Amino acid sequence: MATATNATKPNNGAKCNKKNPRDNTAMRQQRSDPGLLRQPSRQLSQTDGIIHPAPPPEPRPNSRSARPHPLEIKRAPSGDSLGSCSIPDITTPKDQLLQEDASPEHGPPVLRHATNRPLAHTQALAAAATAAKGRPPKPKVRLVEPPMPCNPYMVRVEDGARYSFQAAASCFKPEGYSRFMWDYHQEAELGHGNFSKVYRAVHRLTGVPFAIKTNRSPITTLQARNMWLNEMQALAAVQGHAHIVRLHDGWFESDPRSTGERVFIKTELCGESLGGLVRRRLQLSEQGALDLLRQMASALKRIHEVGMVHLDIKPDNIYAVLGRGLLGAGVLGTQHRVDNSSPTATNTAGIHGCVTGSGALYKLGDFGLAMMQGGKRVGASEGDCRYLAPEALRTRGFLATGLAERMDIFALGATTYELMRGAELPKSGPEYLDVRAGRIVLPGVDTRLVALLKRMMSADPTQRPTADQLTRSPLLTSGIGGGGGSPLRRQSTPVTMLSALHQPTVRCGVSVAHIAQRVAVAPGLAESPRGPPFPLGPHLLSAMRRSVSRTR
Ligand SMILES: Nc1ncnc2c1ncn2[C@@H]1O[C@H](COP(=O)(O)OP(=O)(O)OP(=O)(O)O)[C@@H](O)[C@H]1O
Repeated sequence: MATATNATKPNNGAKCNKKNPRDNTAMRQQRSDPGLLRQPSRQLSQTDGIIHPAPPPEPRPNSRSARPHPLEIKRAPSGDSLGSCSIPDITTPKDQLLQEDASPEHGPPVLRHATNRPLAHTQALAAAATAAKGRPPKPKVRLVEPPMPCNPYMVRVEDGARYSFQAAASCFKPEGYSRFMWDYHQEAELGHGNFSKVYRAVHRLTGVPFAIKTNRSPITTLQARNMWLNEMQALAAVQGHAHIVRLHDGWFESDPRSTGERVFIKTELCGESLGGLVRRRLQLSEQGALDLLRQMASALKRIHEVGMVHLDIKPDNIYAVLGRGLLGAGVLGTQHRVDNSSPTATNTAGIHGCVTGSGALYKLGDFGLAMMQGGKRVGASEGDCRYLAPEALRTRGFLATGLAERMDIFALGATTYELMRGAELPKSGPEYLDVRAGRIVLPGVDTRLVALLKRMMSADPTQRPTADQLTRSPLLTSGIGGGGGSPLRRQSTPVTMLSALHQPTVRCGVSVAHIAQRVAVAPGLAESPRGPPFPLGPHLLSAMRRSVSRTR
């Protein structure tokens, strides 16, 4: 980690802060006036508002009297370079306040350095050392290349020959301090949903990347706050599972742009969500589907065992971690094969996961809709209609039926079906009903796998297997002969044709009641008798024939 390259970069400790222009003013001043860097007390009093006695003025190098003879000029050691970066004595705002200890027992306030020594003492030591050796002592700081980008709330100060970082003045204002901004550097947006955005954020001190989810609009009501709390606590309740996203932290902080709050949920950084597969028109192979089913069934078993239901199983909420623990791996097409001889493998992130078959590792996330079985939903959202079980269309009280967990099984079946066919599931219309009646088409796919998916998507929730039964299903435990192979395959023609026929007509996020209404106005579709060899039904078949004749 330690390199000398960074030590030569000019003014590295005062990088531009895009988020907080107030702090940039001081940094710009530093850059435009090198004299300020040599007179830290002046710079500090402008930025952090803390009073420090000014050190005795140094002779300006360009003044005639102070200019040394050219032959006497020596290059300063890299450790003393003003541009060097160091791991400083980090001073939090609280520590900073402690520095001005003005309690009556302790007498008048004593100005202290960040190391908690009185400033006068530190200066006396520095002066004594200078007098003894004729040059300032070397700062006792580790010079390393910082893995973190510059913290916008920290300003670098010099005290004699020592460098340290102190909290900027903005931290002392309640609305100016953000724990997220203090600790993390926000990078690319990983994705967003209806209520949130997820960012890749790097922990400034350690350089470890995380996925941090935050709200899109300020939290102003107790109900909204409880929804977020619910998400954090639901995820916390099922931690320690190899196929559930790891939760690291969660907190609220005041939103400087409003009177509301912001929430942050810090989780492990995974690869791309499986939703991206469908959008890129890639299909999951049989092996990939079996891996997905095996791992998600295991995750659901854990969730259901603690008495919870997820209620938002869909490709967008399943993240792929390919190969052995690739933090932030995002390239589905360039996957490394994992040793199939070992049923479990440890990735570099220390996660013990079942890595079999194609070697892909999947993780379930987004517990925003999770709830206790039989409980009441905190928010009003219904989830994604494409993966919604038919009983949810029939009655609003479906969550209290005691079979709520079978909705997760239906959603997992629908998710796998969508990923295998490589085209988005419809949000309404005849095919929407077909899927809910267990009529699914996967040409060329092993009939046992299709049968399992049909059972999982059975219209009668009691006919669907439980998560526990799924994990013990012979197909998942022993697989389809051969094993191994890529989790992906190229899209085949029939699926492309079907997807072209059934373009979604209703935007996602539409309420269940609305879908139920749409279903009701399509007379006879649900009841029309269908059977082999036309599993899609006569109306779809004629539409397909029309489409084919148009293309000829
Ligand atoms: N831990 C993670 N690692 C990598 N990417 C993630 C992670 N968590 C979320 N994402 C990305 O962010 C996107 C949105 O996240 P998430 O589904 O949690 O948000 P949401 O607001 O709850 O979405 P929705 O409203 O659709 O339910 C995901 O589809 C995924 O692409």
